[in-house]
Amino acid sequence: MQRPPANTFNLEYLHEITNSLDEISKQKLKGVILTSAIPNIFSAGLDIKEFYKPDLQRLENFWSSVQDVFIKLLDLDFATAAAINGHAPAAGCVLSLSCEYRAMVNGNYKIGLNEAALGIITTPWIQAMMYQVIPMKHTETALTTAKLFDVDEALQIGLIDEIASNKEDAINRCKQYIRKFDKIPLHARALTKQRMRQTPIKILREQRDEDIRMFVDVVMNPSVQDNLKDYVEKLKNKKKK
Ligand SMILES: CC/C=C\CC/C=C/CC(=O)SCCNC(=O)CCNC(=O)[C@H](O)C(C)(C)COP(=O)(O)OP(=O)(O)OC[C@H]1O[C@@H](n2cnc3c(N)ncnc32)[C@H](O)[C@@H]1OP(=O)(O)O
Repeated sequence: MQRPPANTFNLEYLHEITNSLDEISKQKLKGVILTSAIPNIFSAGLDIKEFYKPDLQRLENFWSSVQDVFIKLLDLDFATAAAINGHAPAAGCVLSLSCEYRAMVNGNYKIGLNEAALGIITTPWIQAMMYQVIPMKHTETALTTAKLFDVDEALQIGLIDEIASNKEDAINRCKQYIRKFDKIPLHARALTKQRMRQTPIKILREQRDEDIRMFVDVVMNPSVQDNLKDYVEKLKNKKKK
């Protein structure tokens, strides 16, 4: 990912990702590794500008594009791994959760789902993605407290699989993970993966319209807009301090 300054997902970037995923799914690949070209930030999540004082039509398109990216990512036949070379809050964390394996670079980085702190509710398919990786109890506490984990904590609860010393090491660990499947028939691997992931995929496919309505209702709520205003201000003022 290379969308400076923080690899945030806006509508156009989501379209780009969807197109790339369509392109790679036509190729015979062993696996794909998601990482960031920006030092210290894997992805800062959704671009808050998309849902602070939004245009309604664009907001609906935006969430529909988020759904497109995740349906495609979760359903890729080949192996997926994330080399998390920096902060991965919110959608940055969700992106890594869509992968089968996560190696995170050691450092003063945070990963987790902090949506509740912004007044946004994580939708059922995102919750399902998290509790497929860490236990339900940890998921509930993490989501309701908007917890961002440091690297050691993330390893302890299983949110990441390994800690890497740097980006290159993280990528190498991802490659090693992908090589594990060299001798496994592709079809068997892909079907097993699909079945393991059927809960979030099913929710996403069957409840798309309802999910968009829920996201739009939450975001348009005046108190959520007030929270977002404060959050955007805080981000802007960080540098001035
Ligand atoms: C694909 C969707 C999947 C699932 C949907 C799940 C729903 C998710 C909801 C969200 O994703 S809401 C977004 C939540 N994200 C955050 O709360 C992260 C906010 N950012 C940060 O905490 C920090 O930026 C950082 C820890 C990631 C990095 O810190 P640092 O290295 O000090 O960089 P800066 O804070 O100076 O940020 C650089 C630059 O980027 C802008 N920015 C950061 N995050 C966002 C964002 N989410 N949306 C828009 N813009 C963002 C920040 O304002 C800075 O801009 P400048 O113009 O001042 O350079």
